[in-house]
Amino acid sequence: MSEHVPTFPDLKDKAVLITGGGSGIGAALTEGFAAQGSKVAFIDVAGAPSRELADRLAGISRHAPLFIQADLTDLEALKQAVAQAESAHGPARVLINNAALDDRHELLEITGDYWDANHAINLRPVAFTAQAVAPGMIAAGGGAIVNFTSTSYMLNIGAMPAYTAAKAGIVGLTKGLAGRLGPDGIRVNAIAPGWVMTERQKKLWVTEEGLAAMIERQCLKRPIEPDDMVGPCLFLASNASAMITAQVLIADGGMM
Ligand SMILES: NC(=O)c1ccc[n+]([C@@H]2O[C@H](COP(=O)([O-])OP(=O)(O)OC[C@H]3O[C@@H](n4cnc5c(N)ncnc54)[C@H](O)[C@@H]3O)[C@@H](O)[C@H]2O)c1
Repeated sequence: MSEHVPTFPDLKDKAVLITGGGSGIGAALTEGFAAQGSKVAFIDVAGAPSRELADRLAGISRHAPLFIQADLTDLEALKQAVAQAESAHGPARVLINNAALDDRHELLEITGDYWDANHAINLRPVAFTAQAVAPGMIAAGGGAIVNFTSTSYMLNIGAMPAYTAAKAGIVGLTKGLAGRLGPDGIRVNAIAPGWVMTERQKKLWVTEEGLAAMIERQCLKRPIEPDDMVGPCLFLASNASAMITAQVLIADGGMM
C-alpha cells in the first residue's frame, strides 16, 4: 500500500462494502480499507483472485475481509450478497460501486442484447446495490457511497460506446442518489479515474506507445496505478469529506 495514504480514524471498524473488490482497482480498495481497520466485504464474480486476496489480507488485517461470490448482473444474487454482508458486519456505512467490464465493441455491430448486457454490469448494479444498502445505512445513521465513473466518457473515445454511456450515466445517477439520500445523511460522490495500469489493462490494451501518449497528455508524468485510487476513495468515504456530495472527483494525473 502506498505510504502517501493517511489514516482516517472514522473508517476503523466501519462496515464497508465494495463491488468488484477482487482484482484491479477494486483489490487496491479492498486492501486500502482493510488497512484502515474497516470491516470490508467485497462482492466479485471471479472466485480465484478474490479468494487469494481475502486469504492474503486475512493474516495482516484487523478484520479479515469477507469475500462474497456473486454475479452483479443477477439482481436477486446482488440482493442476497448485500444481505450476506449485512448479516456478517452490520449495515454498510460505506458502499463503493466499483465493478465494471470495459469490453471494447463496435457501434456498427452491437445488438440490443449486447447493449443491455453491457449496462447490466456497468450501470444497473450502481443503482441496485445502492437500493439494497440504503435502508440499513439510513437506519444506522447515514454513510457514504462512492461510484466509479471514468474520464473515458469525456474523451470522445469511439471504441466502447455502451461502456462510456454507462459511465456518463453513473454521473447522473450519482447526482440523483445524492439528492434522494442526502436528507437521510448519505453522501454520494463519484471518482473518475484516468487510465489505470491494472493487470487487465496491461494484458489487453496497454502498449508502450499508448502509455507514452497518455503520460504526454497528463500533467503528472508517470503511469497511474491502482493504489493511486485508494486515497481519493478513502477521502470521499470518510468524514474528512463531510459536506461533499453529488460531486465527481477526477483522478487522472491532470489530463482533463
Ligand atoms: N482501469 C482503468 O483504466 C479505469 C479507468 C477509468 C475508470 N475505471 C473504472 O474503475 C473501476 C474498476 O476498474 P478496473 O480497471 O479495476 O476493472 P477490472 O476489470 O480490472 O476489475 C473489475 C472487477 O469487477 C469484477 N466484475 C466484473 N463483472 C462482474 C459481475 N458481473 N459481478 C461481480 N463482479 C464483477 C471483476 O471480476 C473484477 O474483479 C470500474 O468501474 C472502471 O470502469 C477504470
